[in-house]
Amino acid sequence: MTDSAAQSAGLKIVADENIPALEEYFGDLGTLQRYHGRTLTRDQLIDADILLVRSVTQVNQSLLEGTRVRFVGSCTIGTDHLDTHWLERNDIFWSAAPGCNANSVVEYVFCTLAALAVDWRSRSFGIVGCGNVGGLLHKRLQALGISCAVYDPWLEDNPDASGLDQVLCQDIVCLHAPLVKGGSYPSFHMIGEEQLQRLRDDTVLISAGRGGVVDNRALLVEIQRGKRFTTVLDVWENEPDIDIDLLQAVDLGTPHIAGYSLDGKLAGTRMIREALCRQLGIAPLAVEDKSTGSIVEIVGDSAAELLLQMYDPREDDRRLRAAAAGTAPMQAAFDQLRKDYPERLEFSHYRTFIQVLEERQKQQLAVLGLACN
Ligand SMILES: NC(=O)c1ccc[n+]([C@@H]2O[C@H](COP(=O)([O-])OP(=O)(O)OC[C@H]3O[C@@H](n4cnc5c(N)ncnc54)[C@H](O)[C@@H]3O)[C@@H](O)[C@H]2O)c1
Ligand SMILES: O=C(O)[C@H](O)[C@H](O)COP(=O)(O)O
Repeated sequence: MTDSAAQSAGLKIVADENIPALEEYFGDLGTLQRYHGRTLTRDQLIDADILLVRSVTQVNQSLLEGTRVRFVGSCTIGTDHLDTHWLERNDIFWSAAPGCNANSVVEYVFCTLAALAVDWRSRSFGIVGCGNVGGLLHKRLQALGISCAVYDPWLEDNPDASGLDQVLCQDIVCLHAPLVKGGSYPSFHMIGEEQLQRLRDDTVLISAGRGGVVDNRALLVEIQRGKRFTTVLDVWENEPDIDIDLLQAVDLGTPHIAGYSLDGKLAGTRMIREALCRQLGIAPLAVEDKSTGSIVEIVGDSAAELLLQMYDPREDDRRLRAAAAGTAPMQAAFDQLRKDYPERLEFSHYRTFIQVLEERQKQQLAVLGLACN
């Protein structure tokens, strides 16, 4: 333990058991107590100094009032589970991990298109929400010369900025907006009956922001009415108790794991460690991520085959459907899949020596992060 960390030791840190590498990143700062993210109660926090969460814990007055928690860190991009106004009014410092798993979500998008056998290189994209995730997707598409329209009401100076209706006319529509319920541009149910009816039958709709951005009931109704657009849902309303009829109706359904690369999860933990160190006024600890350095060699005859070797979302879809058909309640099964999620490395850990790919395909894969020799 460093001298400065030693001064801070003695803190009681209460942390979601699903945060990876807790011991490595926080063990030197005090006592670690793990909890189940969805069932944490105020009583478990009474004498805690630090609360570390993921997206499934609602952090608000009823959880924290009367406790001595002074720092809340969420190892996630999304912050809709934090009542940030209440935290700030009560001088509780909070931090999240912007962008930590953005690359993982972008890779999820390309792999789902490979799994659906969509030739995305000749199709146009529409992106709703162009922050760390949507912006990275947009950057990759631009680098590949793929036409893209973007809807983000807060974004200035983007040459591809369009209205939502224009974005919904594109061939592949990717939803990466956060869940916002108030203000000038709420995103809750922004994709409802009217918007779904605008999608053409050959549209691919990929939702990987937050479940509530799409009106799930309206989506099911549209599909049941015979709308034939292709639907990929990673995020759902009422997680973990998702609508099983909707799962059966979509083309690919995954249990909110688009951002679940090992790299993305560890980056979230590391960013919160850094934020806590800044708050405590101590130097950040250099911890080597478990994922760093591992390189996997793969071979395949096509870009799609290579993408699916790195990550095949059909496996997640199959596991989710099997869980829904099983005897355990959906809530428990959904959370268990996320807890037991297999290790997934990002494309930067892979290298291919394949010779048969055309130079153009190699360049495309390189833009996505796969090293081609
Ligand atoms: N499925 C997953 O595993 C996963 C992983 C990471 C993030 N997410 C979700 O994706 C969301 C976006 O992530 P990010 O890193 O890009 O966040 P970000 O905060 O960097 O960007 C969000 C963007 O959405 C825009 N936006 C806000 N309201 C909007 C609206 N009504 N319509 C359109 N755009 C709007 C903002 O202006 C911003 O540019 C997160 O808030 C999180 O909820 C999901
Ligand atoms: O907001 C995020 O970073 C992602 O949605 C994240 O992958 C959610 O994972 P969870 O916190 O639910 O484990």
